[in-house]
Amino acid sequence: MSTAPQLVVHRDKELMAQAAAARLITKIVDAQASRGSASVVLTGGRNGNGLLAALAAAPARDAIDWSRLDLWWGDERFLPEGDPERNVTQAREALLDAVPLDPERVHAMPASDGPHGSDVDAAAAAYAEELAAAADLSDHAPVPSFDVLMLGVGPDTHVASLFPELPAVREKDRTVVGVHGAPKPPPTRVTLTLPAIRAAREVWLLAAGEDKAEAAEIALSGAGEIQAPAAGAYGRTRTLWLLDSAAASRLPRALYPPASA
Ligand SMILES: O=C(O)[C@H](O)[C@@H](O)[C@H](O)[C@H](O)COP(=O)(O)O
Repeated sequence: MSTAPQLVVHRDKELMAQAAAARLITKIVDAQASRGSASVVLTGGRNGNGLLAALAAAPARDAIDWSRLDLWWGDERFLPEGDPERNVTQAREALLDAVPLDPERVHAMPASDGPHGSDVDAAAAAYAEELAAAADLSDHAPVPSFDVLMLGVGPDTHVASLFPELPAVREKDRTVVGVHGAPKPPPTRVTLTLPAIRAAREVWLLAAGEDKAEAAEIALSGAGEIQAPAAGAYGRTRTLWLLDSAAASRLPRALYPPASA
């Protein structure tokens, strides 16, 4: 059952990142208060890393008990460990190296020089097994019920490494797949699939900047998930689009309340 997208539009990308970071702090603190721990899926890209940097600078940052937070990734560039282009490398620089996480609870996707070598499909299968091992019977797929799964939205409406018309967005069974020939470099990636994304309690889509206006318009105007993967990204209890005014500039005004001041 898809949850209709809710939209929140902020004045600019800086405010969107700060507001989204504040929203994430509250969500994590509430999850930890009610279930003892929280589970969040991070995204790469400028908007995703901008949110992490805003979180690192947030005064309320350490209301989070970092030792009881599980971090996963929605996708990863299949590059050697430590490559500056890897999403986990950029997340560490933006936030992770500054907070006392439990290293056992930081679940990076495999690197191309890891135990699976250059076999991205084996790397994807291994991550699927790690997710399944962390799931429990109450979950809705062989993945944990993530409290928040964040996705940056690409200018072509891709999310994670699910690109329009490519095989990965069509996957109905596996939770993690390898991607070959991605149009956004690097071409080889590991990604969660739509079934895995849809197991999350909440899915937050991040879209800031003029270059996302067309993607937001397409994805929110009824396009199909194969042509517009962002249209297929929704959570079990909530689907939230976090935009700035520039990215929302082509949306019907009735779709969202007045942008925040
Ligand atoms: O590995 C990646 O590149 C990201 O996970 C990707 O899905 C990203 O979130 C979008 O491409 C948006 O990126 P920007 O926010 O930089 O536009």
